[in-house]
Amino acid sequence: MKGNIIDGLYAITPDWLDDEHLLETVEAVLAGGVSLLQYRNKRADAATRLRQARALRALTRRFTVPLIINDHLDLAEAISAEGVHLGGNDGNLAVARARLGPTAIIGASCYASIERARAARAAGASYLAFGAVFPSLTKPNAPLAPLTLFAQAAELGLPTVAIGGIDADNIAEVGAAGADAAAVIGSLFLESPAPGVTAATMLGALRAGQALHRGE
Ligand SMILES: Cc1ncc(COP(=O)(O)OP(=O)(O)O)c(N)n1
Ligand SMILES: Cc1ncsc1CCOP(=O)(O)O
Ligand SMILES: [Mg+2]
Repeated sequence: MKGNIIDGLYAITPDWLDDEHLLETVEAVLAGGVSLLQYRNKRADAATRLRQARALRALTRRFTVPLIINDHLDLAEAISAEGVHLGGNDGNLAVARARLGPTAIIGASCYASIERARAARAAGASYLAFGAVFPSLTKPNAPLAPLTLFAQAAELGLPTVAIGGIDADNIAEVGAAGADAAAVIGSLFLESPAPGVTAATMLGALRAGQALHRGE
């Protein structure tokens, strides 16, 4: 059965090393209506990751928003994050489930593969992420995944997340295709002059697309 925790706008942090700027901007997008936050920082060393993740943990608790750690199961465990997101080369989903427990949010990258999604579900994933659904400036080499995957993934019964190149102009398409959540880095954190306002606008457009998907 689908849960409703994985639903709405899923903000993913950029590779920022300035803690103050990171926390200020994350606070703005949380206030703008983000439902999930992923801490992803490919540039930070382990000490920076621990410090930033701890600070984000305090902030997300204030907003009662789940914090998901990208790639690093040990870090998720160390700071008692709500979950972890693992891609194809980031470790075993079943091990993450065993270590974080039955209520943890375990996200799985499925790229453009329903077979991968099926295997992720069997290994204990909480949600299935597909992408890049549009070309991404943040990850330009990410292979593209068609939006038609969301209709196919519906039969798996787990919440779905779209990622890659999602912005205020195309996020309604993501909702209309049947995705439960839209994961966003660049259009929220790197390209917007007002990330909190952009978050609220994007959430509204996602909801409009999802209403179309439901035939409303
Ligand atoms: C919600 C969500 N979906 C997909 C990814 C990508 O994970 P991965 O393929 O491991 O790539 P990196 O993010 O680690 O570069 C994600 N992080 N979040
Ligand atoms: C991590 C990741 N995986 C596929 S695309 C992508 C980057 C998403 O960032 P943006 O929202 O800026 O395209
Ligand atoms: Mg990864």
